[in-house]
Amino acid sequence: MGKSTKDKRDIYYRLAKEQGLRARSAFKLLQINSEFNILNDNVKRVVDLCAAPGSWSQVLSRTLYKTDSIDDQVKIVAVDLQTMAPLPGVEQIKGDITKRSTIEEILNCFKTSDNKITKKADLVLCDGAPDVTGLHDIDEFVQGNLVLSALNICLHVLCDNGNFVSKIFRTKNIDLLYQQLKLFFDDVVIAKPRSSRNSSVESFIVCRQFHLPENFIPNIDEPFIYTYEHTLNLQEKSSFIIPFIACGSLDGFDSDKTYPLEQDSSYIEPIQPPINPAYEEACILKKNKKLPISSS
Ligand SMILES: C[S@@+](CC[C@H](N)C(=O)[O-])C[C@H]1O[C@@H](n2cnc3c(N)ncnc32)[C@H](O)[C@@H]1O
Repeated sequence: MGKSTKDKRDIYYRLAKEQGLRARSAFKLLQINSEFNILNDNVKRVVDLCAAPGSWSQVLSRTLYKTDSIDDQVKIVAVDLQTMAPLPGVEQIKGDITKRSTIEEILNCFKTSDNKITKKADLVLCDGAPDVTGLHDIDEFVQGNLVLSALNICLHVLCDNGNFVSKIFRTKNIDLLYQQLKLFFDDVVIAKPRSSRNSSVESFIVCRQFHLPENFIPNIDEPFIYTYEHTLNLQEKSSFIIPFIACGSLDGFDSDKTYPLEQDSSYIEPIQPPINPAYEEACILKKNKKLPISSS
């Protein structure tokens, strides 16, 4: 496979490199923003969960810092299991968002010297995806857990009326998640950006106007223990239909299509190759013809 094959096959991959973005995912956030204006001028403090290699953080940094100088009002906290190359104005945490220790580290970024969170985040993003195994039930389960962990983080760090956007896999058991989200957000919509392939179960849930229900005290260790009242509330809200919105200009590029390379186009190296990816050892073994071949 030639170096430019992926550029031809995946227009958003090529555009990302042309625009100095670390991943094609950046366009998903940009297209969601063009529909929902989630990165409006009032948004100053954002948590970007599952952020590596960092294209969403790049979009945040380019949008929130209005000038080249660092603005004290702006806070961007990026979290991922994997090491992420530094980005100006972005605080980074390397950790697993499903672990208490990582959640505490995130909260610490928002605490003042007297250990209180006085200014919470305006927006929490989560583009979390597990290393897909191909066993759909397991992949869906793990991805669903990432969304629930992100919601748990929202319960502690998101300000009243704040917004939350998360990748979801839209599969048969997704209704329960919608009901849980409806407990905390007035407005919940599913968005499918044009840069997300039609063939993929991936969509994004855009949750706006966050409120902690009355008498609900969030608990890091047991985030979804509801009182009887909350359970009733959940059942009442189960009749809601969650709207589905395709976003990004319909005249824009179709992520399922192959576009020819322009004649004079030259190959651009990826902006930020992965740092110590889990598959690195396998690549070295394969290069040296030492990778065991499965008999199945
Ligand atoms: C699709 S990528 C995110 C791309 C990113 N939004 C960007 O624009 O560059 C999914 C990320 O989820 C991260 N991830 C998966 N499980 C995680 C977990 N339990 N905690 C933190 N990050 C996780 C992966 O390491 C991977 O970097």
